[in-house]
Amino acid sequence: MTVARTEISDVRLPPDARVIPEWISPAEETALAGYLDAGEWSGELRRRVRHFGYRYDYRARIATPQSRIGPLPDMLQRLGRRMVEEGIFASLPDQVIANEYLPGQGISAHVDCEPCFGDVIVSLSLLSPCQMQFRRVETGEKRAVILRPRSLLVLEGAARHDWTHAIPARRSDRIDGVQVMRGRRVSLTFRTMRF
Ligand SMILES: O=C(O)CCC(=O)C(=O)O
Ligand SMILES: [Fe+2]
Repeated sequence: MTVARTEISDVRLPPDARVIPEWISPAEETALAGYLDAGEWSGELRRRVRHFGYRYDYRARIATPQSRIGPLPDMLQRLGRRMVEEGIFASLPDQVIANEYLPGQGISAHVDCEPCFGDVIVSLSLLSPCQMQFRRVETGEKRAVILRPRSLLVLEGAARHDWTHAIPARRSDRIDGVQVMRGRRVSLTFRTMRF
């Protein structure tokens, strides 16, 4: 018996995921990237990261009350408040990770820690586009979408719990039928701690 390979069909999100384009202005994007670059990026992974609110332990794959760093910086707090005002989060996000992806870098397939983080995961994209791939754990079904700068990706329900998400570690993506070289991308992922 031959098993049909599931093809990635572009511009398709898993159920319970949505993208809000141009959620911030280009000026806000520049200010956020400037703020992140003015602080210290951590080199603990292949890609650089910055943690806010609570530190996430990549080896143990958890964030705990003991890992508290402090309140979110004002700039991130303001964005979190806006997400609550817009009904994206029911309560203020209190944990944020900034990820930096240079061309060739990605993030392997994962479901964000279920015991640690609440039911809504939001990723704000800055600077340059890249593809995100989704895979339904139960069936292997694949979907993919291009995350554009200044857009917000909201994962909840099935998209948050039943599908993995990943960014392939490569140097270009096919966008609107054209192969586009990647630039530096920075993302900010907002979460609520589950305790
Ligand atoms: O870079 C992104 O948009 C996603 C980051 C992510 O999946 C995570 O931090 O858990
Ligand atoms: Fe994630």
